[in-house]
Amino acid sequence: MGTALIYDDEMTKYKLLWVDPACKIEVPERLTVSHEALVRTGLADRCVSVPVREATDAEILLAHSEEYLEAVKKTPYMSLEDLMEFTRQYGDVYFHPNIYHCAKLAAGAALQLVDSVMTGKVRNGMTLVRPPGHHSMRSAANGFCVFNNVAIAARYAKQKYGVQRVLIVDWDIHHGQGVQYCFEDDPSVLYFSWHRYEHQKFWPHLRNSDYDIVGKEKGAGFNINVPWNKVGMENGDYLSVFCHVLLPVAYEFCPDLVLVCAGFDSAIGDPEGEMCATPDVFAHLTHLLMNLAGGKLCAVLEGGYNLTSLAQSVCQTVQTLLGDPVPRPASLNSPCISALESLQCVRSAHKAYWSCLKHAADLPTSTISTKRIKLREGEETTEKGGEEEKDAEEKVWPEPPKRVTPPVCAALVLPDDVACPEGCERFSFSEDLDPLLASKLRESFLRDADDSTALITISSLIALTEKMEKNEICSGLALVRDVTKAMTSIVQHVTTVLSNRVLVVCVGDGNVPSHITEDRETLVVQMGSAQTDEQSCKYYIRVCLKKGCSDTSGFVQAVFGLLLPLGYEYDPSLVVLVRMPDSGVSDSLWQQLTGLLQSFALGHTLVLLQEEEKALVGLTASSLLGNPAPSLKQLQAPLTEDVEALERLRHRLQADWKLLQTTAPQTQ
Ligand SMILES: NCCCNCCCCCC(O)(O)C(F)(F)F
Ligand SMILES: [Zn+2]
Repeated sequence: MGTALIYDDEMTKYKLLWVDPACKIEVPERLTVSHEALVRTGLADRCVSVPVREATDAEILLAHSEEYLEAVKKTPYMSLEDLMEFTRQYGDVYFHPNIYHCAKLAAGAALQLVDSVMTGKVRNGMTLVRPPGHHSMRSAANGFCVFNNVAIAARYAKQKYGVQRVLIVDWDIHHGQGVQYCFEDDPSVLYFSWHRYEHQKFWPHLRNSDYDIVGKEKGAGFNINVPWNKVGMENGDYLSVFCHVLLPVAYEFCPDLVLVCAGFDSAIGDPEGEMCATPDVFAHLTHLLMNLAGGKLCAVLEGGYNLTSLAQSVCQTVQTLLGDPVPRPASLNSPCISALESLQCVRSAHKAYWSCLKHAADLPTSTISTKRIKLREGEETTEKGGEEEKDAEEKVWPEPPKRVTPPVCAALVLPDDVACPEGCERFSFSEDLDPLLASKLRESFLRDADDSTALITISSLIALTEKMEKNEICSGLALVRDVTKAMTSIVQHVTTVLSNRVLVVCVGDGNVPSHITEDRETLVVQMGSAQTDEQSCKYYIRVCLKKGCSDTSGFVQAVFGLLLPLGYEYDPSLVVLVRMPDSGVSDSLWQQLTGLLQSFALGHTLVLLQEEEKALVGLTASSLLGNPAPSLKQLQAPLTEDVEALERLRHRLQADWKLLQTTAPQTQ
């Protein structure tokens, strides 16, 4: 199934008709540069084009009052003076004779997108709209917004399609208070927003935007506010919040539909956000949400005022929705102190509502980042925004890397009697094997030298890793007699011959040869049940779950709280995913993991299965082809001892792995 793109240039036909410094950044060019970039890069042609339509009165009334709608209906006939007068009653917004028409199209476009996804016409999609929506409230326009496009879409999805649970992710740099107010007492809609806040000093200056505003009555816990109290936040800050707050909660919530308030003023160069996250980070934010709700994801444009970073960020988002491999995370910095404070505060505020956060640390005793820390002489502030910042508009950043899709998406090394699933390619390296390599393989990995099938398999795997290295193949899968032996030979080859970093993820117990964890070029994370005296060390990390990998909620905790942050920080060039014998992991969790690990290494994931488990080839291949994994059921609480063990492990490792941090350094 494809990706919908909904756009109509009618929505460019309104603009600011008078002087108002607060509104002059919201210009029609925001839409034209975004759409033109999608056309120029060829991404628009790869999408399913869906027409816009006007939202009906009834649909607008899903989130707005009649008196407000009636008032806005009058604006097309107003004189300039009347429009200015009408505008004065609201904040940081402007009206125009054509804006009512465009606002109906913006809301209607979001509904068209919901229809396309919910009817299965497409898997996911994006709509480029203006006016934006997330600030508009039941009876008020605000912050360039007239109708709350995403709030209307959420209500519409519940009413028309019986959607039980909707997740709204608002990555715009402003707090979508309109969405928060609409659903704050509604446990069926989980609203997550991060936003520039600076302790209420930033627009819209609302006390209700802080981390302790968690929702009301039955909706308590279903409103998550992550305030950024400093500017200059980077990719590492954003990804940490996704891994340690949004994703664990989102998986526990288990939505039937994901709506994104896709604002790109959170990207570098934006005059409003003044953040430093690069456009390619939106490829990761999108990818990390694509295995929720069976892949049903609707992205609706909100803000974004630097026309260069806006266009690049829109392209990164759409390209990921199309299933292209995501770029490697450029060297991530550890989250800054202020971000860690926000992280700790949010996790603490929500520990009462989400079992995945039950063991989160308490509120920080004092918030360091607001106090002027007595710096030792000459120590420059580690905090962002300390040194003289250039204006946002003068910021420069590298073009996002070209994201080439290899000619072969998934190559499979299978015994002849095992069918190769649709969309994959059988791979067997049978050309005459380099005699030197063959003898080396024989002596080091194959006991009985004449074991020719094993030799062919191992040499095929080696050849496979080389084609991945050259980006001729994206991902691979092999049925092997002994996954440990195969893993060892691959790691040996890739780290020595190709001298690249390999992330090995072992699902299930079984001994991992220690020598592959001594070379520093390999990071091994093993998830199992065995209690070992062997301590985890920096490059060999064992996660022990009491009930083993059959415990889905414990496993998910470990994936988001440990495995993903490690993977982002380690930034491997290859991921080897090994399913140890009798791992006990469920099929849907296995597929979720296969999907999530494609966040790394340009999607170069090599999966090793025991040949007895050939029944898993089809569903594993489906995930390697980019199909969304089936959604897990709503997760029950992970075992206390598992969570505590994971916390201890994280505490021990965070000195080496900064992205594992979830709390600000203690003040003495
Ligand atoms: N320096 C000028 C002050 C501007 N203050 C109003 C900012 C409104 C932001 C709107 C948005 O970006 O959140 C939306 F997504 F709705 F478009
Ligand atoms: Zn914004």
